[in-house]
Formats: sequence, C-alpha cells, structure tokens
Amino acid sequence: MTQRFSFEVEARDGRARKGVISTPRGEIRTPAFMPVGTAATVKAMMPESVCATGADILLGNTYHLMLRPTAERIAGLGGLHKFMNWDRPILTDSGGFQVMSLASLRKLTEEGVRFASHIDGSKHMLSPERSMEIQKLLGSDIVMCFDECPALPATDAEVAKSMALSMRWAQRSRDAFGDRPGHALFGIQQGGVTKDLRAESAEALRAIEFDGYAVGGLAVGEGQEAMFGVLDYAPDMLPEDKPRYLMGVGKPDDIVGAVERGIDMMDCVLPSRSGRTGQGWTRHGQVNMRNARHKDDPRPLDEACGCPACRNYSRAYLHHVIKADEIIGSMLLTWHNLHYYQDLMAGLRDAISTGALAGFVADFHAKRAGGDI
Ligand SMILES: CNc1nc2c(CCNCC3CCCC3)c3nc(N)[nH]c(=O)c3cc2[nH]1
Repeated sequence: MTQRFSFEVEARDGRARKGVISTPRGEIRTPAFMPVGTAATVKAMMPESVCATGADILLGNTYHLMLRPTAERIAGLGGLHKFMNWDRPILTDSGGFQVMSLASLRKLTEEGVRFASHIDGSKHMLSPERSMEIQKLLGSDIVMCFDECPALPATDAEVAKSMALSMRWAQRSRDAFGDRPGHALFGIQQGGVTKDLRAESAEALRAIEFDGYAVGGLAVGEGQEAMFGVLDYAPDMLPEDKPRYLMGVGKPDDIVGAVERGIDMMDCVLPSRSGRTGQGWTRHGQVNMRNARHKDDPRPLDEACGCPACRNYSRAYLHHVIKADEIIGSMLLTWHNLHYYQDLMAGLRDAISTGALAGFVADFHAKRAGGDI
C-alpha cells in the first residue's frame, strides 16, 4: 500500500484513458464513478453494499457535515472513515456549490460566503481556509478547492468575474492545504461555456499545481449538447498526467460521452436519488417501477444484471414495495442503480484497455430503447 497519491494512465483509446489512482487507503480504477454519501451515508445503502457494487471511492460533503454533526465532532470520533465505517478513499467537495444551492441568506465576499444553515437557520461562514480545515478534520483523501460555481444564465462578464474569484480562492486553498503526504488537493476549472475563460482558468490552476483537476461549472442546466461542447476542448487544457474529474455528472449517456472526451472521475446523486423514487437505470434505458404495467411482471428489472434486486426479486415485487413506500424498495433500487453504474464503468475501462471503445459506445446506444421499457 502506497503512502503517496499517484495516478497512472494504463491505456488510451482516442481521448479516453484507463488508469488507476493509488492512495494510502486503496486504489481507484479509472474511469471511476463515485457514489455520493452526502451526510456520511450513501442513502439506503450499507457501506459493505456500496463496496459490493464495485465502488472504489465515495463522496462526502463539507457543507452538510459542517452543519451536522460538525467536522469537529467527526474528528473527535476518529474521522469520517471510521465514523461511517468506510475505510477506502473518500473525496469531499469543498462546500461552496452546496451553499449556493441549499443555504439561505447568503453573502458572498472576497473572504468567502456567510450563510444561514438550511437545517436550523444558524449562521456560518465558509472560506478557502475554513473549507480546507473542515476537509482536514474529516480526514478526506481527496480535497476539493473552495470555489464559486456561477448559476446559469450568466453573462460572460459575470462568468469571468466568478472564475477570477475562484482562481484566487484556489491559491488560498493551496496555501491553507499545506503539505499532506498521501492526501490530494484538486483544483477546479471554471469559465462557464466560454473557451477563452476555460483556458485562462486552466492556466491559473497549472501555475498553482494540483494533484488532480476538476472540470467545474457544468451540469448546471446548460444541457448535454453545451456540456459536451465544453468537454470537446476543456479537459485537454488540463495536465495530461493528472486525473480529470467532471463534477456532478450524470446520466449514463452523459458518463459515456464524458469518458470519450477524456474524463477520469465523475460523481452524481442520480442513481441513488432516483432509486428512492422508483426509477431503475438499465442497459436498455430507464424504467419507472411505479408504473402499474409492472404489477404482474415476474421478470427481473434487468435480465442481464447480477445485482441482488435482479437476482432475487421480480418487477412485480419491486413495483409493490415502491408503491407501498416500503424501505426495501429504496434499498433494492438504489443497489441496482449503483451496481449498473459500476458495471457501466467496468465496461468502459475494459473497452478502453482493448481499444474497443467505439464499438462499446455504439452498442451502448443501440441497446437503449427510447423511453420506458
Ligand atoms: C449536479 N451538477 C453539478 N454538481 C456540481 C458540483 C457538486 C458535485 N457533487 C458533490 C457531491 C454532491 C453532494 C455531496 C458532494 C460542483 N462542486 C464544486 N465544488 N464546483 C462546481 O463547479 C460544481 C459543479 C457541479 N455541477
């Protein structure tokens, strides 16, 4: 087991890369999908179940954990890994994005963001320095810079101003992070959908030097076409030998398109959140298990899936427990969705290592019937 953080690209197919990130807490096979564990739990999943789906790393959340139970309490109890019984790598987001989407009474200044908790209205402040301190208290293996993600629609001037602030915050994050062997700090590229601003942001981050680089500021409502338009150039502006993390993405077809464009890591609440609402994601497309047509269907959700839900239960049963709002409904569909996402990542990794990505992608799209199946 290494005491350092490192990334090795093992194979390429076009712009896509297959590789491995080595950390003191274990290896991360890339391209990787990272399940989201916002409040120190991947909702409806035991940690051993998350591991069984094939996930090498999960996400924690500075914003939620600083409010409840607080980072100091988690540190006092041995850190986030021990607290949530997950001894593999954890990446934590820096909190800025969640403040802007969840908190109220927000005041943004050069210093940082003052806000009121969405839980109890108490007053808090996040800054690059405070975010680094919280992520250190949590003990996360991959720390994200404290940044500002502009809400769309935004003018070029607003995007430029926000990106410049994020780059100053990136320097302050780097300075506050210090030297923590075995722990990584990732910079976050901003710049909206404007190529010149994306280039300026990439140059600013290169000059500061990070262990990995995220493409931020996307999946905020711009749509897949505009997102792919940015991914047609933005990842290649970032250092080729470091991991590239596309934040907040996405649906299965978003993931396939992002991997084709050189992305190595992704996270999204979709498979877990939609699992709780009865949405199943399969190789043939999306299935709404609340639909009455499943009432008498003895078949599994996905014949070709090896997850516990598909091995041991019928669509009729899944439909019943979802409609009855039984807890096992969320458990089974979340498990299935996370298992499917990891199956997809394993397929992408295999395809890249055998130079067969184009065929894999063609087959992926051919299998997906339109609409519900
Ligand atoms: C869903 N779309 C989207 N998400 C973005 C996120 C959040 C990624 N997911 C984090 C987990 C979710 C809760 C706990 C951690 C972004 N985060 C940052 N810091 N910066 C972005 O530009 C940024 C941009 C994002 N776009």
